[in-house]
Amino acid sequence: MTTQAILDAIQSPESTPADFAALPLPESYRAITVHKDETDMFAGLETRDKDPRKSIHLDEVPLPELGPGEALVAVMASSVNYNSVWTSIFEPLSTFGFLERYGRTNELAKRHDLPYHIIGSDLAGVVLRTGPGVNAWKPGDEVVAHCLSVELESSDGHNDTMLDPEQRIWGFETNFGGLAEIALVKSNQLMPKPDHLSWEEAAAPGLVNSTAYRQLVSRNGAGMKQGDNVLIWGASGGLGSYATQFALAGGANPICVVSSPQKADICRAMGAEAIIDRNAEDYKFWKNEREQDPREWKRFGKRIRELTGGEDIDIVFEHPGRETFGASVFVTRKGGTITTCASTSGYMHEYDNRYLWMSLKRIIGSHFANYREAWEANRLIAKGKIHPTLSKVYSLEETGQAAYDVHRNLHQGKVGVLCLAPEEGLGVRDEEMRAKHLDAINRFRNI
Ligand SMILES: C/C=C/C(=O)SCCNC(=O)CCNC(=O)[C@H](O)C(C)(C)COP(=O)(O)OP(=O)(O)OC[C@H]1O[C@@H](n2cnc3c(N)ncnc32)[C@H](O)[C@@H]1OP(=O)(O)O
Ligand SMILES: NC(=O)C1=CN([C@@H]2O[C@H](COP(=O)(O)OP(=O)(O)OC[C@H]3O[C@@H](n4cnc5c(N)ncnc54)[C@H](OP(=O)(O)O)[C@@H]3O)[C@@H](O)[C@H]2O)C=CC1
Repeated sequence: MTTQAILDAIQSPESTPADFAALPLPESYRAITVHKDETDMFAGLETRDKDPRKSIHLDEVPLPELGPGEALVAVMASSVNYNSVWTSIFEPLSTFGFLERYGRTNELAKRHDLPYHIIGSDLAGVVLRTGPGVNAWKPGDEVVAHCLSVELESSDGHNDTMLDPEQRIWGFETNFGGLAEIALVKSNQLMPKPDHLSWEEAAAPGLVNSTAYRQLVSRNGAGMKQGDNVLIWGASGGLGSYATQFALAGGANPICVVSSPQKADICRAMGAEAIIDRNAEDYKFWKNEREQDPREWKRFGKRIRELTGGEDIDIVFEHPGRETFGASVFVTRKGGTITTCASTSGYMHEYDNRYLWMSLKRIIGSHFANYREAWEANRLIAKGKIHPTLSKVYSLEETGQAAYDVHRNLHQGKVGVLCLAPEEGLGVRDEEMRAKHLDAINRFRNI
């Protein structure tokens, strides 16, 4: 049995749930992996010189056993997230440590502790099988999956599933991720695939859209409101392209930071007006490796005031980390919020705490999204309120190159990967709705 029969069933309009349930499962499938015996391959190299094309492999792997509450999904398309870049360069640590730790927790989790890690934290596809106890989903359902894996056995996570002590990111801290022909997920990760999108478009928003939603919109994050001035770093990147849309759709005023005129144009096309090209304006927040330059924070703040008519920032949408954090704290208004979910340029941040406490500012840590936030974020995509920001699509074989592009900041918005889908553009079920939003859906394509 091969994955071709699965693809044929997905592409046939006649296929019924019973047909999918009767499909024999293949013993193995193709998946993007990193290898445990290669974790030291980049030792001694600078971060930027670690090349994902060398560590990312396309392997034939055995199908994992399906457990209670789980689903096996035929993956039509996935996307590259920065967490797969981190995995592929083995920074800040090797993800095999996560798999080993998970494997020690219980008998079923042992499946995840393997000498290879199947990566990827997004998917759009079709349910093939569900495990015992799954009633809400059945074979043949067209789905996307969010990447929150939780056990929920502790009360700590019962109000906010991100607070579960056994919280993991699927395809980063667990195995059997989405950059593959078949993926294993907990069934609670599944959500309906938006009908007006192709497989690769539907797979693109998941992780970053949910993260931006919690970080910026949710009351667990910054709780953005109408009229807020929101400073968005990397405003045309993965997270930023959704943060910009949330700010605009929510009646806020995004101040978009980008690094090229082309990226500035993308932000303008989304509807943003206040845009800062950090490259053209040449901000140097660090004088050297150890010392920041508060005059540069001030120059940046002055530029923001020019763009806002003299106002300061209510919310900073932070993720570059060490390079920008001092400036982010400085430019925030009295009582404002810096919300952070990452540290791409370094996780040891430094800022002048006087500007934080004297001006009663708050720093909020945010990570992915809880079950409900992920569902709400996907609902906004399905309703055409927020759109995918897919720029380029690669084949599964080319995933290493796709991850390289993201690592070297050569991409725009999101980069997609076709898994079982033989070509782009398949899987659209609501052409009428698609037609209404076509320009917005294609805004990032081929630039
Ligand atoms: C959705 C997409 C997201 C992204 O893209 S995010 C970006 C990618 N992700 C990352 O870069 C994060 C990668 N992860 C990490 O770097 C690490 O994952 C963490 C730094 C987050 C955590 O490291 P850890 O080793 O898991 O935790 P510890 O706290 O350094 O060590 C655990 C030991 O420390 C003890 N401990 C914890 N808290 C305390 C405390 N408050 N007082 C005393 N001890 C403490 C524990 O018990 C345990 O101990 P014992 O090793 O003996 O089991
Ligand atoms: N905790 C969580 O749940 C999540 C964390 N993340 C993390 O967030 C980070 C960003 O992810 P994502 O948006 O998908 O990545 P992208 O690379 O798609 O976008 C990030 C953008 O940030 C800007 N940027 C990068 N470095 C710097 C810098 N030194 N100074 C200023 N701007 C910079 C760039 O835009 P430009 O060059 O135009 O300025 C870049 O395009 C990653 O570290 C990722 O691991 C991502 C998702 C979820």
